[in-house]
Amino acid sequence: MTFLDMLGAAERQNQSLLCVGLDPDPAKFPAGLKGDASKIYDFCAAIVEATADAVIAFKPQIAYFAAHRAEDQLEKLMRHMKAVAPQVPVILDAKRGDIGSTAEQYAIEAFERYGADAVTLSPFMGWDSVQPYLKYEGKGAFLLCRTSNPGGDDLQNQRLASVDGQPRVYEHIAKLAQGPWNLNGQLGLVVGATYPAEIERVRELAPTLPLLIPGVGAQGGDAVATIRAGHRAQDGATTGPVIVNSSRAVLYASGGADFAAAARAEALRTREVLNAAKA
Ligand SMILES: O=c1ccn([C@@H]2O[C@H](COP(=O)(O)O)[C@@H](O)[C@H]2O)c(=O)[nH]1
Repeated sequence: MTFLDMLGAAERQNQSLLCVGLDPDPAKFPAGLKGDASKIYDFCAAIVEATADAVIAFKPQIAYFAAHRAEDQLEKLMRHMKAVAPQVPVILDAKRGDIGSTAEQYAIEAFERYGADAVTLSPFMGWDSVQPYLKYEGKGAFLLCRTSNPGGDDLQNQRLASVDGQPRVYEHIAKLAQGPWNLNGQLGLVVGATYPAEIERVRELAPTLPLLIPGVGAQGGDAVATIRAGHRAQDGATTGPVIVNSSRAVLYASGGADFAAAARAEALRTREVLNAAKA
């Protein structure tokens, strides 16, 4: 089953466009786990179990594990997600981007070491930095296109004078991903929920690609505007899915012993908002 097949199946089974982001920060853990980096796996496993039937995907962010020397806990968590939620694809948020020979090692890390179904990549270094990931048949790769942070403007919103029609950088990335770069048919784009007008533009340029959209919840992105801009009624293979990520708002919905139940309640609430906004 390809990453896109998995996404479609999870969306149908869980009736969800919500991706729960796994950004474990021990300083924010509930009492009993607080400050203890050895509990990263336990915390994330509880969130996964509480939300597995409510999501289209999970997105662990690798920095939150590496910063605490917790890569072994991430490996264990990846195995756990496959055991308790085999229907839910896992997107490893690593934002890798390097020359081809190094990218090959990062691809091994994402797909062989961690067993991710998809990975996030920076396209800044160009085609040869993306190509190694596409050799993995059926695996997904999301290119940063129009990111949710204010600094995304600095490069992504600049115009490319050298290309006909002077598109902005993010528009050029969207065209490349929809067209010549999409060799394995599993490319997608990252577009921030904090910029709905740009989501709409990217959807126009990349009608069939999956869009990974972070920025609702803690970053204040508008969930309804996000869906209106990026979601199109299903039209066979011609319409790309949207995957709306929320991390901190779900993970830290409660600082108490009820943290997993509170995370589930927040995930269900967000799922409803997203579903209600569909055309
Ligand atoms: O443009 C981007 C790309 C990636 N992210 C990542 O998504 C989550 C967002 O977390 P919240 O707590 O829901 O704000 C985080 O892992 C980022 O690294 C993004 O925010 N924007």
